[in-house]
Amino acid sequence: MVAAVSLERVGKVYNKIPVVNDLSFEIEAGEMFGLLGPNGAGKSTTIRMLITLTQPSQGRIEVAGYDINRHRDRVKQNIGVVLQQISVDGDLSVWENMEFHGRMHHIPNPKRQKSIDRWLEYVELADRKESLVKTLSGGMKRRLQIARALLHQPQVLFLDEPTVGLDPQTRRRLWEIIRDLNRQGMTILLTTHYMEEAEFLCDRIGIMDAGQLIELGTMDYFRSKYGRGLVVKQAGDRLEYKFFPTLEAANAYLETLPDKTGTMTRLSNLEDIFVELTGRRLD
Ligand SMILES: Nc1ncnc2c1ncn2[C@@H]1O[C@H](COP(=O)(O)OP(=O)(O)OP(=O)(O)O)[C@@H](O)[C@H]1O
Repeated sequence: MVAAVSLERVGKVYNKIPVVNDLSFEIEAGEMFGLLGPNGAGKSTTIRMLITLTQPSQGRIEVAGYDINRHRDRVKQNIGVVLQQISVDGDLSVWENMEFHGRMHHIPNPKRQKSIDRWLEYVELADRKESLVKTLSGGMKRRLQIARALLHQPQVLFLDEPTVGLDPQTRRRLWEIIRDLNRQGMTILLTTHYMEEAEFLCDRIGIMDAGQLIELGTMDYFRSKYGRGLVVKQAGDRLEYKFFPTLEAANAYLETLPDKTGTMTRLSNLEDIFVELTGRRLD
């Protein structure tokens, strides 16, 4: 089976500085894949290469079965994109934004109107069709971006930090939409700073740091590699972490400690593993 997205030894150099380095991974059709990493890790640059906004300096990229250099238009027809900066036009109505995008993609009427209605309904914006986009909340604008990205029936959806700047409730609502889309079969690549977002949504997670992929796998794989159980100890103003294969093993270790003050056990999460891996937290 052809991978939905495939990168082979991809690099990007800006002003002689490598910002993405020897990056190789594949995303299967139907998969929800997350790219996680601190500011400047190279996540956005990677997405920009995948969606043909910038050319790789080295390596080979295929999206939806097409080489991004040789079949740029085919790639663009087959992808939906939601970028970090809100790219909808505030002075146009919700419908006008959708209509404009539909025309750009040469979707004929009446199919275009049907598709606009379907996706506005899906993201619960049908009743705001006539509203100017500048009157929408941040979460609504993001939902409009998603509806627009889906209008031309893409095979792969790219979401660059889809929930950045949104309140927790709005974020949860978007998570439901993203998860539902994936359950309907959409292949999704998203980037995020939020550990719980990657953990909640993604089948597999690639952790990037300083332009490189430093770990790749499922949460289960990470937990079995680094440990499911954790002992956390307050040491002055710092927390010390010790991994164990299971929570039971962590509990058993805690029992052996003569002084248990400020010490607790719990299941490990992605943030613990990230810190273990990189020696620092995401901010
Ligand atoms: N057009 C550009 N010209 C020069 N340098 C760039 C350009 N775009 C990105 N960079 C640099 O490349 C590096 C990676 O940036 P990138 O935006 O891909 O990281 P990121 O992981 O997406 O970070 P963030 O989470 O902050 O968006 C950074 O050091 C950035 O300054």
